[in-house]
Amino acid sequence: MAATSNLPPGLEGNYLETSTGGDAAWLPISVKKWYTNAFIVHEAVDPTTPGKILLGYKKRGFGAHLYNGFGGKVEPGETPAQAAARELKEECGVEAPLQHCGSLLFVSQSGPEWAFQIEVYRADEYTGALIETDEMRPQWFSTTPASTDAPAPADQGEEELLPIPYDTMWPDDVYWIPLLLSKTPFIGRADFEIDATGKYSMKRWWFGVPPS
Ligand SMILES: COc1nc(N)nc2c1ncn2[C@H]1C[C@H](O)[C@@H](COP(=O)(O)OP(=O)(O)OP(=O)(O)O)O1
Repeated sequence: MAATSNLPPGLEGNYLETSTGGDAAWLPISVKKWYTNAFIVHEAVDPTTPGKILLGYKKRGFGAHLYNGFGGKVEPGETPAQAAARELKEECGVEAPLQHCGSLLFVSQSGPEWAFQIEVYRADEYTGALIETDEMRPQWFSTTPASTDAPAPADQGEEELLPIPYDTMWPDDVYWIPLLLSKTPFIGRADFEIDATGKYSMKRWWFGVPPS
């Protein structure tokens, strides 16, 4: 990883670049709005009990028909941590000891006129019963790379989980979800273009981690 002194505008601190791409000029940011995104991750115990991550299939609103963590806008008077806990409970019915693990900045051309500042949280456990709500359908996915030689969970009488569905997630996710899974703090920025069908594609991006 190369040390960088040229963080994208809107990011601050001492970070090492983990991935970058695109050659568009960074878009201007006039207004930022704060959001949250929360994930439950169960680490692998052994080859027969692989790791898994809880995602939600968004049924309506912004990002509909994509899998994502659980989250939404930080309401006036709330901290991002309070908003993350509220949104997790509202969207899938559970409570969890969420830990802050990353900060993301998303800017789009011709989309919302504000930039999304998203505080990302993770927990290893939760309490309560998972429920489908009118906004999200929760679903577990395997965090084990598909190429592993480990026996399939189905062979052990366990539920077989699909791999993380990056093809049906926001295009930035593949750059930072692995950092979330490895409990590596991260920051990042991605700028998007939106086509006539409403599809978002990244025009420039940068993700990084603190020096170890
Ligand atoms: C553009 O890239 C994005 N990537 C990812 N992974 N997540 C994103 C991206 N842009 C937005 N998000 C997240 C941030 C929030 O968790 C949701 C959007 O929140 P939403 O609009 O659903 O907020 P709510 O307060 O729940 O909204 P309503 O209750 O008013 O529907 O997406």
